[in-house]
Amino acid sequence: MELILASASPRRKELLEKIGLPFTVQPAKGEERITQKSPAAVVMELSRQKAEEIAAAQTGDCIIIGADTVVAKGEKIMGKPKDAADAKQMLRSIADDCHQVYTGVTLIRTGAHPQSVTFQEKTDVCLYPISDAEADAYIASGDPMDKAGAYGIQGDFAIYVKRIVGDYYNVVGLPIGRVYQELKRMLFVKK
Ligand SMILES: Cc1cn([C@H]2C[C@H](O)[C@@H](COP(=O)(O)OP(=O)(O)OP(=O)(O)O)O2)c(=O)[nH]c1=O
Repeated sequence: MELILASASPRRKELLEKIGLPFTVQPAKGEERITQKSPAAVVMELSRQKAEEIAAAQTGDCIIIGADTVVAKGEKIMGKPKDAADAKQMLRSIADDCHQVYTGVTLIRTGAHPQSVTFQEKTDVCLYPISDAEADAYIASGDPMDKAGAYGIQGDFAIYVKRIVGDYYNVVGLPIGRVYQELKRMLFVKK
């Protein structure tokens, strides 16, 4: 049984390593096609697209893991910032308030016992105020550019975090506890 992480995210790789099973990394390259409206449905849809792209190329018995993370504030869904101005806008909209981080995950088993599961986890994150100068300095560090919502809770942005409710690892990009539970179910319950 081969385990494959369909992600280019170094954070997801690091988190999956915590399970202690060997796995390979095959990032999905396809266009993200969003048809859903709610952030929970969007991250599940995108995680499924990533896992399906890699699953389609497998012949044997594998489990493929795809994931997607967005930041949501009210109706607004934030992915990775397009540029520094976009990052500034995102930081301005989430500072001094609470928002949600959603990660969707899809596990697909290929081969003789095909099955799949898709789920999502939500984490509430509340932030302290962030001044213009603080936002500019953080953006200049480059840290926000490859992260949903233009911040990484695991990096220097930590100084702005007031409170979180939910799985911390879900914010970093992979709710690894839930992934482990679902993976065990898939490995030991044959359908
Ligand atoms: C909010 C937040 C996001 N992130 C990251 C997790 C994800 O890697 C990224 C959101 O982008 P995604 O599109 O979910 O993932 P990705 O492009 O990095 O990787 P792939 O599609 O190949 O799986 O933001 C953090 O690292 N810390 C945080 O606090």
